[in-house]
Amino acid sequence: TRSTRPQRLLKVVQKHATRGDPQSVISAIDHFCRHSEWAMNVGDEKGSILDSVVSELNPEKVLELGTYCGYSTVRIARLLPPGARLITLEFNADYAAIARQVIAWAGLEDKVQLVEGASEDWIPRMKEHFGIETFDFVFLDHWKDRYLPDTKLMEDCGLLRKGTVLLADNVICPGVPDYLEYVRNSLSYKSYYFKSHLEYTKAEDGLEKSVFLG
Ligand SMILES: O=C(CSCCNC(=O)c1cc(-c2ccc(F)cc2)cc(O)c1O)c1ccc(O)c(O)c1
Ligand SMILES: [Mg+2]
Repeated sequence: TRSTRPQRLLKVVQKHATRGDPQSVISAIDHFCRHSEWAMNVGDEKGSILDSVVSELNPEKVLELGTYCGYSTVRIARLLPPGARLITLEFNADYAAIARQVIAWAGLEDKVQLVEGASEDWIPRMKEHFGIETFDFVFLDHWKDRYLPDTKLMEDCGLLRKGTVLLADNVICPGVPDYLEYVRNSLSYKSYYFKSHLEYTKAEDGLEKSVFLG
C-alpha cells in the first residue's frame, strides 16, 4: 500500500540529511515540503522566528504540544544548552513513531522526551511523572481547539511561572480565535503577534508570543 506522508518525510531525512546534524535534517525537510509535498511543519520562515524566541530565552524546561514528524522538536532542541530538556506530546502513534526516528537521526534524543497521548491527560501529570516544577517555554502546535483549554489547564496545574513564554503556531491559519482573544485580553499575559506565512506558502499566518505575568 501507499506510504504515508510522514513515512515519506522520514525517508527524505534518511536519504539527504547527515546523522547527528540537526541543520541538515531541517534543510532536507524544508526542501522536500517546498518542492515536492507540503506538510504541516512550522517551516523555515516561522521556524526562524521560533529560533530567535528560543535563543533569546535559553530555556531549561521546554514543553511542545504537537510533535508531528519532529521538525520543530529538532529546531528547538538543537538550540538548547546542555542539561536542558524538551518534553513533546503527540496524540497520533504513527506521527510519534516517525518523529522518534527523525529526532534520533538529528542526534537529539538525549535532550528530548517524546510522550504519546492526549495533552489533557498528560499536562496534569507533568509534575509527578516528569519531576517538572514549571516550564520556561511552551510551543503550541497541536489541535487548534486545544490551545485554550490546555493553556488554562497548565495555569491550573501550576506549570507556568512569572515569565514563562508561550509561542503558538497557526494563530491565523488554520486560526485559533478563542486562544488569541484570551491571551490578548487577559491581564495575566503580555502578547505579541509575529506576522509570517503558512509554511511553504504565500498565505498569511503568524506566531503569537505570550508572556505569563503570574
Ligand atoms: O492532525 C492532528 C492534530 S495534531 C496536528 C495539529 N496541527 C495542524 O492541524 C496544522 C494544520 C495546518 C494546516 C492544514 C491545512 C491547511 F490548509 C492549512 C494549515 C498547519 C499547521 O501548521 C498545523 O500545525 C491529528 C492528531 C491525531 C490524529 O490521530 C490525527 O489523525 C490527526
Ligand atoms: Mg503548525
